[in-house]
Order: sequence, then C-alpha cells, then structure tokens
Amino acid sequence: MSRVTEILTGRSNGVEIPLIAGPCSAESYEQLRATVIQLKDIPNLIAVRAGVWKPRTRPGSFEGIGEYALRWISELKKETGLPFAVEVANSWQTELALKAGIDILWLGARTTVNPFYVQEISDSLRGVDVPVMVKNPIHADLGLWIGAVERLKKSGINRIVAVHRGFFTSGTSVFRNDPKWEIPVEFRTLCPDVPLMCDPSHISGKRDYIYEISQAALDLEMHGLMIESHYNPDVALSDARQQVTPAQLKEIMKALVRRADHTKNPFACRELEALRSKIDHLDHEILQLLEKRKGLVEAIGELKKEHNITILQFERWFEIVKDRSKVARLLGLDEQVVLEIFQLIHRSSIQIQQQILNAKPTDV
Ligand SMILES: O=C(O)C(=O)C[C@]1(C(=O)O)C=C[C@@H](O)C=C1
Repeated sequence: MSRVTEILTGRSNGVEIPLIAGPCSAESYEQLRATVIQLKDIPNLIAVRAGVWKPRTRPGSFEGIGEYALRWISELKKETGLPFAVEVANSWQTELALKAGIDILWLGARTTVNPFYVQEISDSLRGVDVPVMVKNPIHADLGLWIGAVERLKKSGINRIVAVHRGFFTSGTSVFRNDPKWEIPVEFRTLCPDVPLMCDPSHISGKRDYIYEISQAALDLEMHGLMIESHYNPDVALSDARQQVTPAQLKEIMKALVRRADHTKNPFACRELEALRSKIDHLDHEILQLLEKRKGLVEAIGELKKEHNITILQFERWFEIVKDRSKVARLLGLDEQVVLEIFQLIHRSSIQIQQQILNAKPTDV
C-alpha cells in the first residue's frame, strides 16, 4: 500500500494509509507554518498540500496568493524537510512551481476536464521527472480522467497518482460533490497500474463527513488520502467548512481502519469459499433465467413483426416497473437497484426486437 509514498516521494515509510494534508490555500507564511508544524506530528503524513493558485467558480472570492506563496513553501521545505504538493492549471504555473522546487504537482478537477490545458501542462513537463497527481474531472466523465493520465504518460511522466474528489452534482446530495463510487472503481479496473487516492474534503464539503468518506474510500482499496487541514479552519479564506485542524486530522487518522484484501484464518477462508461457491451457483441460475427471458422476448418480437405492433409497449413497461418495485420492496431489496437492473433488461429487449423487426430479407 505504500506504492503511493514511493511514487510521490521516492521513499518508502511503510505507512498503511499515506496522507497528503495541508491548507486549501497558502494564505500567509504564519498560517502555513502554524499548520505544517502541527501536521508534522501525524505519522501518516507523506507530503503537504497547499493551494497557491485557486480556480474559483466566481470572481471576487479568494483566488490564492499566487507566485509569492512559493517562497513560503521553499522556506518551510527547508525547515521541515517535508515534500510539498501544489496545484497547477497551465504551463506558466507549472514552470514557476518547478523553479521553486515543488516536489509534487497536481491537476485539479477544472483542469482535467479540459484536454487543451492538460496537453499544455504535459508539454511543459517533457523531460522533467516530477510526480503528478490527476484529480477526476469535475463531471463524471471517465474518459477525460483517463485521457489526462494518458497525455501525461505520453510526455514521459511516469510517476502518476489519480485522485478521486467526487463529481459536480445539481441534486440534493448531502455532500458537496457526488462520490459516484462506481467511477473510481471503474478507473482502477481500466488503469490498474495507476494508484488512486481519495480527497474526502472536496467530496464532503463539510468536515463532519471526512471520517466516513475516508473509511469508505479505504474499503474500496484506495491507496491514500488527501485532506485539507488548517490550524484554524473557521478563519480560512477558502473551503472553511471542509477543513479540519491538524489535531482533528490526527484523531481521524487514528480511527481509520485499513482492512486487508484477504484473511489467513483457515476457518474464515473455508467459509468464504463456501459462500462464494453458492454465489457462483446463483449467478449461473440468474444467467439461465436471463437466457429463457431472452427467448420469450424473441418470440414476442416475431409476433410483433407479423402483426405490426410497436416494439415499445409503455403500458406493459409501467406495469413491470410497478410490479418489480413492489416485489423488491417486499423482499427487502433496494428498489432503485432493482429498477436499474430491469431498465437494462428492458433496453436489451428493445435491441433484440429491433433486430428482429428491422431485419432485411437478406439477413434472414
Ligand atoms: O411485453 C412486450 O411487448 C415485450 O416485448 C417484452 C418487454 C420486456 O422486456 O419485458 C419488452 C419491450 C416492451 O416495451 C415491454 C416489455
């Protein structure tokens, strides 16, 4: 699990939950120093984060100190010996950060979303050996996230870590950004060689949820955490509600559990194997039922073709939705999940019948 530490810092400290922490923004030398000195005590800490240029949604809010803050970082790097990570959004910021000896760069959600920016940064990193973290794009577009990783790799950047920070939501979620956990899981499936960290601060938007989201990320085998911390969050110039004090962060880290991906207990192993074999059996039964259902859908398709009936049957579909939801409820199943399964089945039925009804005479 310390692969992240090695990639980002070139060292290995055997930490099970690598942590990058620091203020949302570097606001003043005193604020940054006070925070970093307290964070230094957390054994999980592998690097400090500090926003220098802040991409804000609307003008008028604090947009970061800019280049000048890099001097404070250099000072604190010397004093503490800790590596520092900074967000860059274009080539001039990248060049200034590298000149200031910043150890780790990261691309924010508003940068990953734009292939032009990603390409510009990748070009300015050609021939430079620096680790880069890539946050997910603001919208749930896995292709853009993977594309950003590919652009960096093409420019010769080999030390890459992805960061899951949740996705823009216009819904009524309690979180600031929707975690959509299925997307980071898919990212890992498609990019198994790129370690994945979680940024619970941006997902939650509120410090009370940081522990819960961090543990959820660890249970999905994410490789580390990036958490915003400020020595006095209430006076922070940006993201005040989601920052925790270093002391709170220390408690959160102590409470988190890194679970193993297997057990060596022989009884538990046997029990697990027996249960999995039952699941295999049930899954095969589900597949056989799907095959039988497909046969019926094909037969209905033939009937529809012969008698010129439309493929989509709204009334029948509504009846199915109502009935399957009711049965799901009675069985104590998650209605939404069951509905999604039947939506997929229905979509497939329509495709099957489209092929039957629209088959050209030469296809048959
Ligand atoms: O009942 C039908 O007419 C079907 O073709 C079957 C089916 C289904 O998959 O259950 C498929 C398409 C219709 O919109 C409604 C239901």
